[in-house]
This record gives sequence, structure tokens and C-alpha cells, in this order.
Amino acid sequence: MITKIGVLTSGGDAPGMNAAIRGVTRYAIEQGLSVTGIIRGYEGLLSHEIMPLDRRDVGGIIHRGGTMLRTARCLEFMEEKTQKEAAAYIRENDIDALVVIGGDGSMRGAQALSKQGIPTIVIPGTIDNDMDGTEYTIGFDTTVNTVLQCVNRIRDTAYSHDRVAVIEVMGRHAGFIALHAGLAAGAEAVLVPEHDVSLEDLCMHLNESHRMGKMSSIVIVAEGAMKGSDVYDYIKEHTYLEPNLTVLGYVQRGGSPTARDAIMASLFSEKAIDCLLSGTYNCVIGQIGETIAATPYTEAPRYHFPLDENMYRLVHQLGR
Ligand SMILES: Nc1ncnc2c1ncn2[C@@H]1O[C@H](COP(=O)(O)OP(=O)(O)O)[C@@H](O)[C@H]1O
Ligand SMILES: O=P(O)(O)OC[C@H]1O[C@](O)(COP(=O)(O)O)[C@@H](O)[C@@H]1O
Ligand SMILES: [Mg+2]
Repeated sequence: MITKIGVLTSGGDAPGMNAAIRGVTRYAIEQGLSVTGIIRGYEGLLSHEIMPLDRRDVGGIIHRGGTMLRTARCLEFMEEKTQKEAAAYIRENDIDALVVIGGDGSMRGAQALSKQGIPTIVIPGTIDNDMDGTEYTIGFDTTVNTVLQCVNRIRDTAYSHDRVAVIEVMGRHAGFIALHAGLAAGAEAVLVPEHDVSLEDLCMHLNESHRMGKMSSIVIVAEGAMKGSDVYDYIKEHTYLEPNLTVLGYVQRGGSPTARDAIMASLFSEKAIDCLLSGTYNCVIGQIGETIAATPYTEAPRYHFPLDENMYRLVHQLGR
């Protein structure tokens, strides 16, 4: 029977992680469990940094970006020896199950711990929206809205100076941020890692728009597709258009969560604790269609939600 849970955040921070820490803590306490927070993700399990969490400890954080528990990318945790040490520490502290709030890498870490006999459950938290077992990850909506606001500002200058604004956004392996922000901002083109990038085609597209009377354009580049600076250089060398470059960087990852992210964080938290209490674990919580589901790690790849090809086509059709 589960009486005490641990909770940690891992990988890149994402807006809404705090709302999930609050949701997990308060809902678990409501159900009669006690809660331990682990600091700095898997690293905290190795450096033994933990703290008890009660209702008041998670007060005043629902609207804050980042994560009050801190986070880390812990390379040591890839080794089985380290995973065994972490599992032993969890047992020593009478933690019966662990809630991991993080992205795809953190889910692999949780799966590794479950192989060491620790019941784990994952709440998807990453701005990248690139996890199996869910159509939505906490933080994505906030980031898309932040990028949109930035692009709208950059557009003013692009328009006023008749320039091509090249904007590099995050997404090493996935183009969701670029695609969604691109469609929302009315970009002329998006470059994503899921599609081969032809800068020649991009320039043809921009030249054609220019011939049709467009004096300025927006090109959004996911960092995993290509470096924004390479796109800038190519446009400068191969067209008569005048590009400018903005690399958005970490402004995309911080900030207060949107209503959607704070709501999803709370709903995912409730589902995670309900699952643990009913003996369902080693699962990733996720939104699949209209439902909030718990999918075993081993089955999560069957619920892989790729980039929406229709949206990708539409960006380019509308951006002429
Ligand atoms: N294959 C793996 N086995 C064990 N732990 C992993 C594995 N992949 C990632 N992790 C752990 O999860 C952490 C976060 O993963 P990362 O990919 O950086 O971020 P995210 O979870 O946000 O995608 C890593 O630093 C590591 O500690
Ligand atoms: O914080 P770092 O180490 O610079 O990592 C940058 C990466 O983290 C992200 O912001 C989020 O990715 P994860 O959620 O997988 O950690 C990516 O979009 C970006 O490529
Ligand atoms: Mg990731």
C-alpha cells in the first residue's frame, strides 16, 4: 500500500511544473498520503537532497514559471549502478512511489527506476511537446504564446524596414513550437527537424511572395532543423532580400503558465495520484483525445503523436 510519495522535476524546466508540484502535493495530502520533494531531479536522489512538502509549502507557486524543486540533467543517472543507488535511497526514505514531472528523457529515467522495483508515474512537463503517450505536455502552450508575442514585436520592425525576419526557436528534436507559433503568427515559412530543409526552396518561396507584393516576411526556424544564422547567411547571399536574425533562447522557457498549462498540470496531477492509489503505476499520464489517460511506458510508443502535416502545409499555403 502506498502511504508516502516522492515528487521531482527533471530535464528542462517548463511553465506549469510548479502548478503540477502543487497539484500532486495537495491532492496526495487530501487522499491521506505524505509527500517528499526531491531537489534537482535525479541528481537529488544521488546527492540526497529531499524535503517534506505540506500544503503551505506549495502555496503561492501556481502562477510561477520554473520549478520550486529545481531541475537537472543528470548524465550519471544513465548508468544502472547509479539507478540502483537512487532506488536504494528511495527505499531508505520509505518512499513508496515516485512522481516524475519532466520530458521524454525523464520518462526514460522513470522507466529505469521502475526496473529497479520503484513504482513511478510520469507527468509530462516539457515545452517541446515531444512525448509519446500524450498529445500535450505542460509548458507547450505558454511557450507558443511567448514566442507568438515575440514574433509579433519582431514583425513591426520587419514590416517597417521591408525585411525578412529569421527567428530561431527551441526544439532540438521536434518542430511543434516552430509550427504552432508559425501558424499563429502568420509566418511565411517554418523550418522543422521533421522535414528536410531546402534553403533553395525557401528562397524561391520568399522571392515569389516578394513578387506578389509582400515587402516583409517571417521565417521561424526550429533549432533542430538548422541554425538561424545559417538561414540568415543563405538568404543574404542568394537573394536581394534583406534578412535580420533573432535567436529567442531562454525567454521562451520562463514565465507564468497560461491558463491551459495550469489547468492541465492540475488535471494530470489528480490522475497521477488516483493511478498510484489504485495500484496503477509505471505509466505516463497524458491527454489522448478528450481523455486523460495513463499509458504503461512500454506501450507509450504506440501513442506517438507526430507533427500535424496539415498545419505544416497550411502555414506555407497561407504565407504567400
Ligand atoms: N535512457 C535514460 N536512462 C536513464 N535516465 C535517463 C535516460 N534519458 C534521460 N534520463 C534522465 O532524464 C534527465 C532528463 O532528460 P532530458 O532528455 O535532458 O530532459 P527531458 O526529460 O526534459 O526530455 C537526464 O538528464 C537523465 O538524468
Ligand atoms: O537547457 P538546455 O540544456 O540549454 O537545453 C535546451 C533544450 O531544452 C529545451 O528547452 C527543452 O527540452 P527538454 O524538455 O527535453 O529538456 C529544448 O527545447 C532545448 O533544445
Ligand atoms: Mg526532452
